Amino acid sequence: MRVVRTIEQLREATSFMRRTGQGPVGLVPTMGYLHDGHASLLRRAGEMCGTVVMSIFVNPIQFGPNEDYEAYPRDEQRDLELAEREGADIVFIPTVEVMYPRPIRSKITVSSLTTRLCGASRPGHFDGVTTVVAKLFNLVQPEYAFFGLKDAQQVAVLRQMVDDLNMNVEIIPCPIVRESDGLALSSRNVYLSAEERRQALVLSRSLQEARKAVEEGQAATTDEVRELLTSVISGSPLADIDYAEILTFPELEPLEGNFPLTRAEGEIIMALAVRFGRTRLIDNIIFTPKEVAALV
Ligand SMILES: Nc1ncnc2c1ncn2[C@@H]1O[C@H](COP(=O)(O)OP(=O)(O)OP(=O)(O)O)[C@@H](O)[C@H]1O
Ligand SMILES: CC(C)(CO)[C@@H](O)C(=O)[O-]
Ligand code: BAL
Repeated sequence: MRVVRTIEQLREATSFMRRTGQGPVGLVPTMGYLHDGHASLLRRAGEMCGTVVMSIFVNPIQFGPNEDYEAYPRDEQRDLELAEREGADIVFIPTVEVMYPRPIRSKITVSSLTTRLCGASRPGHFDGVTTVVAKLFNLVQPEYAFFGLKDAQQVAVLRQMVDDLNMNVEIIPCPIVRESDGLALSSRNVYLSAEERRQALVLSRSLQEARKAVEEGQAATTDEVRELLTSVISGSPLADIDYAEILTFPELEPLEGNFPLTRAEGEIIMALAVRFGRTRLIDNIIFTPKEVAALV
């Protein structure tokens, strides 16, 4: 595994792999503090690609002024051990000065898909994500890029960017990896106190209950599902709901409150963002109510 820290080294390392017939090239962008969710992306990339490039960069331009950029957990040594174990060939670890040697004046904005969910709670966040991912795509020119569905809105936004701008890369969405009790793995889980960690289970539990209620016909509409999600989450006194939304996926369009979910065309997403103290966690479930309803 090669660790590269400059633009020139990254370009040289990836073009060497390509020249020597070790394609296709897969890119796994991350912000580090790696866990098994990141490992699952590396493994998927390894199955599909001759060369796997992982980037580790806490991207300042996707954080708002009152967010956790400074506090975001970092552990390069541990990250490198995991990356090597999980088959990364090239790890790119730039500094902020390498990625943004001067104030950036060009940004990519994906409209509409970024107005709800995390786009509404974190103004400017997705411009920061699309811009840094576009830079990484330009540098690595991967055939495939791997992203987790824990950040489902990010997947939808990046697919739109790639389609709109004819970027020559295929986005591969990867399933959410969870702890055995259901909590979605996240670098930010490390911020949680023992009691917050216990109560954070309410995210996955409320989503499971909501899905079951739809499957069993106890909650038929968006309003009923939202009510169920909020009432289950409110059972945890430390939980402070940022959003609990039911939207079409990947369009991220709202369904009328009284619209029967089983009549939705295609997939829907139930998406949550919940704060525990200063820690903001997200989770979601994507499914096709029609198909589920047909099974019961
Ligand atoms: N539990 C998970 N399962 C699958 N993919 C994941 C999981 N957690 C993160 N990823 C994916 O890993 C990539 C890098 O994410 P990132 O480095 O921000 O990790 P994170 O754990 O999501 O951190 P955060 O604390 O910011 O939520 C993204 O594509 C993200 O969707
Ligand atoms: C895609 C990404 C690495 C861009 O900074 C980040 O948003 C993340 O970790 O999901
Ligand atoms: N996984 C998304 C990165 C962020 O929260 O900024």
